[in-house]
Order: sequence, then C-alpha cells, then structure tokens
Amino acid sequence: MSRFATPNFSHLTDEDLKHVYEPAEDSFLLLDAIENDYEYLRKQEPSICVEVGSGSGVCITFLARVLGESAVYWSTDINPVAARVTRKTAESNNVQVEPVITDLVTGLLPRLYKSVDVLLFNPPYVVTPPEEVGSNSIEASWAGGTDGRQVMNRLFPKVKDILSPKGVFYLVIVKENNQDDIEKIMLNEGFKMENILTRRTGPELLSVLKFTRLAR
Ligand SMILES: C[S@@+](CC[C@H](N)C(=O)[O-])C[C@H]1O[C@@H](n2cnc3c(N)ncnc32)[C@H](O)[C@@H]1O
Repeated sequence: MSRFATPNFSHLTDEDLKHVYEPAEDSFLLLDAIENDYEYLRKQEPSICVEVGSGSGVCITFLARVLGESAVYWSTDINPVAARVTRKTAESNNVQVEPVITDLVTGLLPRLYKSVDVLLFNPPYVVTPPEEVGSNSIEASWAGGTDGRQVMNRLFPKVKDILSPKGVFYLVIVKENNQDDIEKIMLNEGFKMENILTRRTGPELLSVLKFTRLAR
C-alpha cells in the first residue's frame, strides 16, 4: 500500500486535457520512485526542488506533499497551459508551486545556479520524426525525436549548472532512449547513474534513472 496519496487531479477539465498531458503510467512511475526514495530525500534536507516539464503538476505537487514546507517548489514547462494547470493542481492539494513558462531550466538560471537539491524530469521520450520536436502545445508532451532523446539531451549539459553539490536528478526514460548512452553522457558531465525503478506498461519498458555528482 502507498504511504503517500496520489495528488488529486480531478479538477482538470476536458478542455485542460486537450492541451496538457494527462497523468499516466510514466507519471505514476516517477511518483513511485519518489516514494521509494523518501528516506534518502528526507535525509538530504532539500530546500529547493524543481520539476522540468510539469504538465498537470501532479509530480511536483506529490514531491511537495512528501517533503513538506521546509523546501520551496518550482516548475517549468514550455507549454503555457501547463503552467496554469500546475498552479491549479498545487492549490487544489494545498501546496505551493511556482510555475515558470520556459524552455527546460533557462528561465531559472542564473537565479537558481547550483542551488537545486531535487530535480525531476519526465520528458517527451517517444521516438518520433525529428521535425515533430519543438512545439509548445500537447505534442511537446511526447515528441522526443531521434532516439526519443532530442529534448532530454539538451537538458543533460545544464544539470551541473542547476544542481546543488548534494543535488539529485530523477529522469524517466523508455528503453529506446538507450540507458547506456545516457549513462556515458552524464558520466562526462560528472554524474553517476543508478536505475532505481523499471516497469513494463503495455509496449513501453519505462525506467527512472537517478543521478548524483561523482565527487561530493
Ligand atoms: C511526458 S509529459 C510529463 C508531464 C508531467 N510531468 C507528468 O509526469 O505527468 C512532458 C512534459 O514536458 C514538457 N516539455 C516538453 N519540452 C519541454 C521543454 N523544452 N521545456 C520545458 N518543458 C517541456 C511538455 O509540455 C510536457 O508537459
């Protein structure tokens, strides 16, 4: 049985869900990974937490409920409707999240330079033709382009600039994204990687990867 309840998102209207990603198996896998890592996260005593690509806001709201008010919570999304809906989800669940409409973490830098203790990203990971990447509407929820990695690849070099020395980064991937390639890229960026949760849902083999700095 789950220790923490999934945030309520019944306030999302059909109109909202035409524009914003509806929480799905990948979102719930990330919630489960956060819950499994609860003791670790509490010990880190995080003070700044960020979700990139918050969509409905269900993941950052869950994190805020789990970790409580000793931290502040920010979210980003390229889709302006997601920012509005994330605020609504946070408010409906009595937590405070500050949504920013921006590409990845651009709008948070330099303000949050090397100060984010927990970073979440459930990215658009589906392998699609490259030209499908780059929208700021609902297609941005899934279109990952080549290897499904075009969007997440752009975040990887920024992780060292945004994460604090004790910071941790959780990333959802699908098998086609190639975990071994991602491990090599992030090793070059100074991070070690651990696969902390894998689950098959229909045709997708989903995993949550956890990154922390090599030298701490
Ligand atoms: C798979 S959905 C995940 C939504 C939510 N985090 C969840 O788990 O249900 C991916 C999200 O990333 C956002 N996104 C895509 N490209 C982005 C970018 N370049 N910068 C910020 N957000 C982006 C999409 O708009 C979408 O909300």
